[in-house]
Amino acid sequence: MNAAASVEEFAPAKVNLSLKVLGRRSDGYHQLESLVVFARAGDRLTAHAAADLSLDISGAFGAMLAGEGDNLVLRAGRLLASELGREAGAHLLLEKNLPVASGIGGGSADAAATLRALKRLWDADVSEEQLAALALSLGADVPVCLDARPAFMHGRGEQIARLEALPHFALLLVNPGVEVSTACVFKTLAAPIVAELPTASEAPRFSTLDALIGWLEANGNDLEGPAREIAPVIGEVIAAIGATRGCRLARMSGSGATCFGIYASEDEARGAADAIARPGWWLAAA
Ligand SMILES: C[C@@](CO)(OP(=O)(O)O)[C@H](O)COP(=O)(O)OP(=O)(O)OC[C@H]1O[C@@H](n2ccc(N)nc2=O)[C@H](O)[C@@H]1O
Ligand SMILES: Nc1ncnc2c1ncn2[C@@H]1O[C@H](COP(=O)(O)OP(=O)(O)O)[C@@H](O)[C@H]1O
Repeated sequence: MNAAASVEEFAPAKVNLSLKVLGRRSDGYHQLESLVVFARAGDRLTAHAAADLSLDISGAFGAMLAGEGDNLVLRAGRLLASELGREAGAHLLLEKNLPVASGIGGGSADAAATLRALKRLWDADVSEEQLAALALSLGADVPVCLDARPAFMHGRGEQIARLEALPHFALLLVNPGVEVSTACVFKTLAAPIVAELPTASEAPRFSTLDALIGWLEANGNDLEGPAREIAPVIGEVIAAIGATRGCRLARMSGSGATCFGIYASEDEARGAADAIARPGWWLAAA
């Protein structure tokens, strides 16, 4: 295969439908277990062949990253180039459509999309295992974003079991315009250090939406409490989503503050978005 002159990758929002914190590890990270899906809403990353590495950012949330010298996209580019022992030559364009520091892994999705895009642009001989290790060194959420398919995630984020089939459902994502730091939420949780951490449980299977909702009702998001202490508006968002017609479940994703509603159809998710839209809130029915 020949190297391309330019490639494009979609960086979909990651949604933690459930998130169990199994304990704090001695390295400071937490052992997690999470049912992860990807929405049709996302950022877009384009990579053009160039001699040097550069990045331009556009999109509704682009300005929020303008002062960020160490964008995850550039870090991913430099890391892959160093792994390959080559110059990091590419002009990258990031269309930043997802809110920043919002529990839907926008930065992680961008980093993963950059690794995928540059692998193609440079026609790089890099194995899935190498890419996964590079991804993990960029962030706990980056490995699951590499494939961007439904998964049962375990450990720091590196143990990924694919969910082959999920019942059809629609998601409404709502962010109240408040940035929440992932590190602060974990600190507020104050989970005890666990010497013997549990190994991964078997990935669940669901043949109907009712079965999925039933499982989710028994498996919540352990970070919701601490995130609500930091940003009480999260409670308001969950209540607003939960009150919409057809909503089967309303919950926070990741470390927040983005929350989601699950609906049987996209029409219902779009109707819910119209019903709760308000200034300063970002909504995406996907
Ligand atoms: C919480 C999750 C759930 O999917 O999502 P987000 O809320 O970020 O979207 C992720 O684990 C976030 O992944 P990511 O955002 O890549 O985390 P990193 O950059 O590696 O780490 C940020 C900080 O979060 C904490 N952290 C993260 C992952 C983990 N398993 N244990 C942790 O304790 C650590 O304090 C770390 O310093
Ligand atoms: N391309 C990027 N998109 C979003 N955030 C980025 C990016 N590059 C670096 N960051 C930094 O990473 C932090 C976490 O961002 P993000 O991945 O959006 O959080 P979360 O996973 O909680 O949604 C942000 O506060 C920002 O400073």
